[in-house]
Amino acid sequence: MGKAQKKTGKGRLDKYYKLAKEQGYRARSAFKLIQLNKKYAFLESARCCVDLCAAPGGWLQVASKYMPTNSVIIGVDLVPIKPIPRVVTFATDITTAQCRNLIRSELKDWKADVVLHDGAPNVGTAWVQDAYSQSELVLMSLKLAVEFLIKGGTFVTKVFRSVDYNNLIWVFNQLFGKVEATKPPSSRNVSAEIFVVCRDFLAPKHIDPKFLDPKHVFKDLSTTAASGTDKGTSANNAQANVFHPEKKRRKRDGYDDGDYILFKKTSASDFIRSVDPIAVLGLVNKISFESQEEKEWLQLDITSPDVQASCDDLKVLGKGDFKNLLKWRSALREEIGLEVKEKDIEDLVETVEVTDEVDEEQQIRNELERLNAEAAARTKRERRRANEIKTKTIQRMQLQMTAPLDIGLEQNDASLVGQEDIFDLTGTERELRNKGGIGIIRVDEDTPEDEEEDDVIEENDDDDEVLDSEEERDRKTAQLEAELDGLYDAYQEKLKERDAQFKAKEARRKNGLLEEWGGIREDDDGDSDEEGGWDQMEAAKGEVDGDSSDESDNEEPETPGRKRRRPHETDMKPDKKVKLVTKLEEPTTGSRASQVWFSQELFGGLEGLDDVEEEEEEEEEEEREDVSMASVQHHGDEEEWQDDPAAISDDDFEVVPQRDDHDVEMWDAEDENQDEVKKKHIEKYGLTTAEAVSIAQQLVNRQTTRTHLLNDGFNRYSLNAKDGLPPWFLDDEEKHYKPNIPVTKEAIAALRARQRTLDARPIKKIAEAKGRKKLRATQRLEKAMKKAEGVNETSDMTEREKAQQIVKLMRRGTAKANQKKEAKVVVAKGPHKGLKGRPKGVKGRYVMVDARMRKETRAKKRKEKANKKRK
Ligand SMILES: C[S@@+](CC[C@H](N)C(=O)[O-])C[C@H]1O[C@@H](n2cnc3c(N)ncnc32)[C@H](O)[C@@H]1O
Repeated sequence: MGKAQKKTGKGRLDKYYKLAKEQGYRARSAFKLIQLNKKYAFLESARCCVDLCAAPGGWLQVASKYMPTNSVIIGVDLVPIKPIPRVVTFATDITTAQCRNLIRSELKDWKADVVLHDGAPNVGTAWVQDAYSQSELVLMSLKLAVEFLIKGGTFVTKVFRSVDYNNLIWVFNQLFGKVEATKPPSSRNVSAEIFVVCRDFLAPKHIDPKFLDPKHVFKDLSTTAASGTDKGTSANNAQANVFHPEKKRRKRDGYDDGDYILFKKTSASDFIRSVDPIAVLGLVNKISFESQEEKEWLQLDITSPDVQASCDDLKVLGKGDFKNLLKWRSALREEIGLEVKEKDIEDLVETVEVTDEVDEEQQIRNELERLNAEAAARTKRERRRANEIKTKTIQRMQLQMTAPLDIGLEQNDASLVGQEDIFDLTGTERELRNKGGIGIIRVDEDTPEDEEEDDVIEENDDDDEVLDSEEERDRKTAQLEAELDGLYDAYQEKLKERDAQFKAKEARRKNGLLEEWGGIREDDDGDSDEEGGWDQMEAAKGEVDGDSSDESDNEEPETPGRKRRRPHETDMKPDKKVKLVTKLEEPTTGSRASQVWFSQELFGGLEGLDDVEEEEEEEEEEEREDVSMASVQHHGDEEEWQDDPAAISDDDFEVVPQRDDHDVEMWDAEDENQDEVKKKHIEKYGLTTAEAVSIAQQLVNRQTTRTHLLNDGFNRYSLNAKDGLPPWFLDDEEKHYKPNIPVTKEAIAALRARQRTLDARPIKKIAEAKGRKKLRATQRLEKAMKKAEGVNETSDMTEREKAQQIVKLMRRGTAKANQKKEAKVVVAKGPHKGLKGRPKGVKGRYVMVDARMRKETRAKKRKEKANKKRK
């Protein structure tokens, strides 16, 4: 038997391995033949059997046991087989003429009733390559079988589930009356092997040599694979390569026939002209530009250096790069006329229309249609331009360059939809435009805003064409992206169904999401220590005071600093910023997003004042005790106020503070339950992550304030609109697009310490087991003492004998319970890989383990659990 088949590689020390050892079989595979024979009973009646690939001889032993005495049994293998009674063996390659001659010379003019084949070339090392040579080996054994089998004889062979499987079965069916594929229970589920029992050999006089020629038998599959029509295997893999380029895949189905090269190259022309570009991208490593035409493509503007670099090594590309390549393909196809632009088609139609002779009515109708189309195009362009402006404004707002114009009006405000749309793909562009949203747009500083400029653009035919072709390209890209998304969904579904690990990961991910800290929410128990109690009451009081003086403020002449904070409507200049103020004064229509937005320091009004006060408090310890006094001080001290950065930023625009009384969270000293509720809340959502602990420490140490945390929570991740985004993008974002909250060493140390104390606590089960052990020891001792008393009282023994007996009994009573000898676990890798017998340097009991065994045990447990649930 080949060296690679040693039994440690797959952790085969299972039931059949042990059974084989017990019953003296040389290989566990013996049980496969036993089980096959139990089902088909071909050995009992056989007088002559040839076993191809027979080492170490397990099947030969079975044949010799189950076949009648005096039968002829021949075994052939590359490696010599230890002698077995009544069995003749040869060491030779079954694919050679020598093997054929040896069998012929042994059989003389006899024919075999059974030909067995359990061949496996190089099992375990390079499975992928094995699949093909296995099929070839099967065909070689079939060749010998048809030569030596008697009419009606049986051929048993092992085939692997590979792309060649169906072809082999087809050939068997041509030569045998009954062909059945089966998997005996002793064959591992994880193994791709299947046994095919071909009975009732037809023994045709003439067998077409093509049936036994690998080139012909496996030919069909190679062509389908090459053309990419085989969706079940290579095409799927190819798609998976494009959706998940970061994953390395094994070729479980084996390499396609004639496709032994790992590095694959295709010409740019093939890629451009291919009907399935995604499959091409997934299959090849490189897209080359060799022909004259392809070299010319390289000179085109659309073939950017990025595209060229991507074509050079497709295996290192990410999803974005693949998309770019697909876009480039579409653009190039247009360029070389493989795809006709919609506009060109329209032109063509128009020319025909002009030359055609049509009646007057028809002409008017055409004219109307043309005008309608023009008007539609114009409105489309206008809408797009308006959206561009909106996006620009939103971007500016995000950069705090300007104030929001319409935030605060409605939840489904167009600008908010627009915000989502910035990240949207063109697939939904049209739909969103209809809703008043925006598409992917170029932000151009000189975007024309008035009608006049619109007209100029309309008159510019070239520009129009660019727009149209761009639209068309976008549409095609969108189509491709939609296709990609659909396939991605299907791929994820498949993964979910198949992969238990994936399910576990998903579950972990969901749990992780719950644990993640995403800033303080409004509905959180907001009574932070820092602002609770006295501080908050004072702040609220100050605010109430402020509110009460609201009206009087309007009449009173205000200091500039105060005016900045509390401007009056009538003081506003009639510019854009005024609009903001007037809109903001409609609190009932304000969305939650806008509330969060305006909770920023920038819009603070009185709140801003409070915050400034807090900062001042930290600097000046004495002033902390009297917040209102400090505030008064600020009001009077104009210069100091202007030094404050928040105040300076207020210069940009003036804001009316928005704050409802009920927004203030008051400390209710009488509510005793509050502490309890708070405790429970902390227990539930409490300090379980390093981030949470870090923040808590910062709060306790007064390094941060609740307001700061609230403001920090309003970051680029907090209003990340997700609607309409493709699932793969969202998956990716979930992994990488999240706030990175700095954690402190102390926080990690605190968490670890807590974990250690938890770990140190005795587990109930262990405590119980220890108790049981103690109980047994006492019982043993009591028993021994009773016996000793009995010995003491007996008069048949001398004192010396008694003493000896008592010592013996007591020793037994105090002895520890039989301890199980622990087995040393030896991992079957490195120097232990493929080792037979005791590994070097290991004494005592040992167990050989390997990754596969662990996987199998886990899979078995999983299955059992699933079955139980089903019941
Ligand atoms: C799974 S083992 C056979 C086990 C056997 N049925 C038993 O029960 O002991 C497969 C055997 O096929 C043999 N083999 C592989 N290629 C061969 C070839 N071309 N000619 C002869 N034997 C070959 C290997 O040497 C290996 O011993």
